[in-house]
Amino acid sequence: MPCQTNIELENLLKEAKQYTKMGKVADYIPALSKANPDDLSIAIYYPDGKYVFAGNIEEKITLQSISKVLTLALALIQRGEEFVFSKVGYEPTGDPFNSIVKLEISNPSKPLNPMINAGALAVTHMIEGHSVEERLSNILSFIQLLTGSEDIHYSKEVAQSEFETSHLNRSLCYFMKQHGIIDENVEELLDLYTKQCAIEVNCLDLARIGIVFALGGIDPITKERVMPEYVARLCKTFMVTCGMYNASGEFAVRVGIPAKSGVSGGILGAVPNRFGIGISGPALDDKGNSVAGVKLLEMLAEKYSLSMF
Ligand SMILES: NC(=O)CC[C@H](N)C(=O)O
Repeated sequence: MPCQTNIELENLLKEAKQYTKMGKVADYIPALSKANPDDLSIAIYYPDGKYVFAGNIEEKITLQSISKVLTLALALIQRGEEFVFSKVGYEPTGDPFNSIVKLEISNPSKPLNPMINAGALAVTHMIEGHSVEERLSNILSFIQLLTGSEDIHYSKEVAQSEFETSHLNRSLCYFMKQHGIIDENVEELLDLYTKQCAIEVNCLDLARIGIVFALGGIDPITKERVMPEYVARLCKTFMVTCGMYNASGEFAVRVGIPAKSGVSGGILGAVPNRFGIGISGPALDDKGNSVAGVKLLEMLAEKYSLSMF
């Protein structure tokens, strides 16, 4: 088992931290630009409920794109695989997460996968509930279940900041509405999506979610099943093929674990049957992944032979 003590992890973190200088915090969502680019934290959560961490475990970041894998799991539970994949595909795009180009040239005209913005918006559209509030509360309850914490909320400031500036996501929604992928009011869908992306977690929450995926949907504390095994498997597969945007191929070669990143600098990792990993490190590389977070995972992967391939 890797890293049984915080000190072991702190040494790796110290080495990886120098890479924060090579990245920049996201600023296309204005509120995210307030993050500290020098921050870096990590937690590893084991199947027996023990965990180790390094950095500031209290520091919260917003889920951003990490939420895409969680709403995918919830949509699969609520709607089933056949319905979900009638609206989104299974294939990586090789394009940036917010690209519009393949939406037009794909036939049938549906988002290529649920991890790009277009696909995630289509999945959020599927979340059940009679109002934005009820659907958001379903998403929050699911994340509370996965983290084992009631203390999961969203940042109004970050949600508002993204809602006011999401013109590209609006255009993706209108395109999909034209093609019958979604049929709801676009402003309402964006309201829900931006709140979902603004849900706040720390790196321990992420590691706790990671262990549930790593254990195929079993809660490490209660030992109860919190999602069907096939849902956990399907989500982990998308994390491998599309979880790190258009850097997923290189990440699979260098690290080789299912992982999902977000532009807030978070990374959720699941090492099958072994442990969950949560990272927060807001300085991003040019693809939008935490630059020092990826480095830290590369170091861990090499030191403890994490690759599943
Ligand atoms: N890559 C990301 O984390 C993107 C999420 C962000 N909320 C967006 O839609 O642009």
